[in-house]
Amino acid sequence: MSAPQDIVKQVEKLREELEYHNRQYYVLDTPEIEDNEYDALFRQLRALEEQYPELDDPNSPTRRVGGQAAPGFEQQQHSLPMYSLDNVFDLDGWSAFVDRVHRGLDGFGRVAFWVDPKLDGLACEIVYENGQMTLALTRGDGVTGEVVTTNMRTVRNLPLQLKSSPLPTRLEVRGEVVMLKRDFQRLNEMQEEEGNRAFANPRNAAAGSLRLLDSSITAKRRLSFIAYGVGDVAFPEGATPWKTHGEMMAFLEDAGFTVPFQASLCESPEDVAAYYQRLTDERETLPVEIDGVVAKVNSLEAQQALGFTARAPRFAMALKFPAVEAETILESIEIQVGRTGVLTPVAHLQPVEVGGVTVSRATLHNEEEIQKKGLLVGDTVKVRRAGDVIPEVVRPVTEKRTGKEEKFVFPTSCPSCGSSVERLPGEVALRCLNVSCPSVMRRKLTHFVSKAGLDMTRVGVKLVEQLIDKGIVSHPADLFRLHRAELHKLDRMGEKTIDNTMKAIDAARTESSLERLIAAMGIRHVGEQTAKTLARSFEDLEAIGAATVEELTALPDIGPEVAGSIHAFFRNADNHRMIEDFREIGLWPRGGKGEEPVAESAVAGKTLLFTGTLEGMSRPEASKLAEAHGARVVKAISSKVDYLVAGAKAGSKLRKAQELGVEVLDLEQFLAMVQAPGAETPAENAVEFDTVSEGSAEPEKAASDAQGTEVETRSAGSADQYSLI
Ligand SMILES: NC(=O)c1ccc[n+]([C@@H]2O[C@H](COP(=O)([O-])OP(=O)(O)OC[C@H]3O[C@@H](n4cnc5c(N)ncnc54)[C@H](O)[C@@H]3O)[C@@H](O)[C@H]2O)c1
Ligand SMILES: [Zn+2]
Repeated sequence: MSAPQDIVKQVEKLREELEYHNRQYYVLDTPEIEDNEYDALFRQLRALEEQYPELDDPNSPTRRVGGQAAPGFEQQQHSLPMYSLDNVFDLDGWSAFVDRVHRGLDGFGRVAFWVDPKLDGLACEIVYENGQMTLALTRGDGVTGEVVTTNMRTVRNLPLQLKSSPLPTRLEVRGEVVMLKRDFQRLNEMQEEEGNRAFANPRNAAAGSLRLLDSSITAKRRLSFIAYGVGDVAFPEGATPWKTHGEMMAFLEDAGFTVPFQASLCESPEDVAAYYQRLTDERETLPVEIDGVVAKVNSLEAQQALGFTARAPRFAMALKFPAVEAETILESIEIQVGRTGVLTPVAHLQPVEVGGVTVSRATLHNEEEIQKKGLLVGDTVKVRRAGDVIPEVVRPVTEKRTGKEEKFVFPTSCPSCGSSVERLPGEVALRCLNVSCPSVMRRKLTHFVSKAGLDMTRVGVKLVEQLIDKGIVSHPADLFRLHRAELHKLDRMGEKTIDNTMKAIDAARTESSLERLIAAMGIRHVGEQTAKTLARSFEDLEAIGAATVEELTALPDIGPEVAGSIHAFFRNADNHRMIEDFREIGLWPRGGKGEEPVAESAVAGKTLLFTGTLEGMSRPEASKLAEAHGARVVKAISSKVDYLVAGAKAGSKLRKAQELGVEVLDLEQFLAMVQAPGAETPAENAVEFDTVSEGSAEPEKAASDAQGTEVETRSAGSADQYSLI
């Protein structure tokens, strides 16, 4: 008997829909529906396929691993396929899985499970040959992935070289590339400021950032790699292979990988259920977004006995969390004008509690987003904080419309100054391009004095706002020309406060570093790290302004896009005037050689020369890596060279170096130096995870500050702490 026609149609439609969303999600990194909506469609299709086996199709989305390669990347096959995971949404589903496992493992005795959080990022495989990282591939469609080796090398917690014993001759480490919640928040704020599309969630931000063609931008995005398994492995002779998943994870941890925090060995299915409940409560407090927990049969022999379906292992199951959502009313939409003139719509919501936090505002990113979601002012809306620090308006509840809702008309002129707004080519945002727009100036100035800028805490954002409102100050340089009499005009300014303010302003003028001044100017794409690089490489602002795009691109951590933005900034007449003002008032810090190089690794501040054929890495790649860690790379040998890194078939340079007494390193030694422990991570960026092995210590509840920018979990009892950047 064949399936009824309407069922055939429904199955076709579901497959088409799922294919469409797969492409949006995996290839374009811009999903249009929520994961739980996608999961519901997926389950619907699977149920129909089970009911009507005659409709089975090996190409059905239920039978395949999701993704496809994005254009622009070289592709390569995995030596062993990378699978997805089957998932359940409640403990009944979990029990059904446990029964299947027991049936499949008849005679194996008691089954223990290795359980860890389900990290929401994208799967990646890193290949090591004799301990050297040689290749990184995304999961792709499970068979073929995108080659992302250069970009993965910029991920700071990924070991480029392994020092494990035994050292496998080949090792494929599998794990998740993730972005910490707070890095995601920062990135989206920047995307908005720059008129670009905001990412829907940390997973999409991680996927979009890893698959960029300019690796210097990937480097800025602060991705992390968390290892959860191994693909192919070849042990040296005499080594004993692992017997359990837990042993394998211990090996990865010893070899220098960050492994899932709070992994635990559960002796029974009930222990897994308790672990799932516990993480359901704690997920909001974790620094990375997780969307469930993953339980794997611990014995590797049992894993092998159970095997795989076309899409997923039979020995593992993802227990997904329910979505944390709430309903409220979208009362109004306000337009904010940012530092770069970008107009951002902000939703004002009737206050509602979502996952323990009261939410009353949420960014709607841009006009396109409002249209895409079909939001009307007055709508009942679903609001979510799916682990994100930032609340999000998910969609309108159209069933609850009364007819009184109104379409939001995006302004065609700036709400602050009335100038007409424009959309620059290639951007989604509308901008006010008026350089003296009060809103823009206000945001520029507050950024200038803030922590991200000159850090003039003694002056303070509040005071600056008053000065702007009273028309006393409108450009950064005006601050340094203030008179006492002008400060008298402000509220609550006694002689003593005025003294202190004047002193603080003068201190900022004479003591600010070039690095801070560059960061304060708010150049597109220039954050703290690039400001540091520029300050280290140039003598002063004038020298940076004189640099060509080529000279800028040659610097570590600066790619073509960033270089173009710096170059354009210094050629803008208003910016030029601002810089001349800085010189005139004596805010003219010096950079270049005079500045302390930041010790990031053992090669920071050293001069290096590469020669010969380096195994698994091209010479330009090695140079970029050295520069990214603060070294200077030269092309000719002289006694000024600190280290010569010599590969195979090194010739005259090696001889000359030996004559001159220059220290010679092989690639392995060089990589070890690059990764030498030291000040890799600026303390403020460190997030510590604790690993609770064997389900021992209970982690303390995380503390998060009012803005939710800093989220830390810490546990007093655990010895092993990871610094994840
Ligand atoms: N919103 C959309 O339009 C849309 C479209 C497609 C897919 N999706 C979402 O993606 C899911 C399917 O994606 P998927 O196939 O990538 O699978 P998945 O994310 O459901 O699970 C498999 C993946 O989990 C990862 N993982 C994370 N932590 C792990 C751990 N500790 N151990 C082992 N693996 C771990 C691995 O990368 C593995 O590939 C859907 O269920 C849906 O939620 C959403
Ligand atoms: Zn304006």
